[in-house]
Amino acid sequence: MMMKSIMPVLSVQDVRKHFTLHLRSGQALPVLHGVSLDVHAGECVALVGASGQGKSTLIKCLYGSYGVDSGRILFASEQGGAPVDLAQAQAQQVLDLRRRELAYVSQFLRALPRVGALDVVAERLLQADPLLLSGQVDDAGWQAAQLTARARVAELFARLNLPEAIWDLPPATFSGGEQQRVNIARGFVQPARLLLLDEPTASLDAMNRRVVIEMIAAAKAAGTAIVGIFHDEEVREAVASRCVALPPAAQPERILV
Ligand SMILES: Nc1ncnc2c1ncn2[C@@H]1O[C@H](COP(=O)(O)OP(=O)(O)OP(=O)(O)O)[C@@H](O)[C@H]1O
Repeated sequence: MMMKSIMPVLSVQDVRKHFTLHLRSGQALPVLHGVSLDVHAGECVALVGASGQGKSTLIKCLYGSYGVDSGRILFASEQGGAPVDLAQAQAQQVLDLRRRELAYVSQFLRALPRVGALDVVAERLLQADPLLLSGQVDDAGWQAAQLTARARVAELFARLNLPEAIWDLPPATFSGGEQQRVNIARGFVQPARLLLLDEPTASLDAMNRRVVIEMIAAAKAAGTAIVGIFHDEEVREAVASRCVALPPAAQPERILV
């Protein structure tokens, strides 16, 4: 039992990655030069480093969106068993984990056109509902689940000071800060085992920054492991358990042919 609690939720081991620049005759741009870090439950690790050093790229690797050249990204699922290497996992396995255990607040909101903000976020709850996933639910059951999910999202939107008049509008026309709060709501609405935050407060005013700081603190207290990029020093100091700098290139940064 002891062993289980000291095992990190996430163990990143010597991850290396380059991009292939197809518009430049396939040149290679090395970005991650052997990143290693462990993140435990309840910890918030802030990635720090110069612009362009690969922080957002690493976050996308941790979410299973990008493959890596080498190294491992071991995620200890709450289902138990051997950790899953997110760098190697099948797409379906990554999607299943995203449904219940991985959450990601990206810098920019991507949502289906014509779906209202409240439903964009409620969808995240519905997708993870084991009863709905079982396929054993009739129409009335679906409607009840939808109502419950929408009520939870409404609470979160109110907490994030999103004006009620826009809750049912598609977020495509929202301001940057409004879109970011929809994104934050989607990342936080369901408890996650691993939460990835890419500049979650970049477009927010001081009042909403404080709300997000409180939400991050609550997620940590609930045992979520967090990896984030926080350019705002005040936010970083408030939420980070520790900072991790990405390793620089062994030689001066260059583009390999
Ligand atoms: N999909 C991609 N294809 C090619 N190059 C990319 C891609 N994504 C990122 N890069 C390049 O990889 C490098 C790292 O980008 P990344 O966004 O990870 O940096 P960052 O550390 O998050 O920067 P910032 O602090 O400015 O957000 C940059 O040089 C960027 O141009």
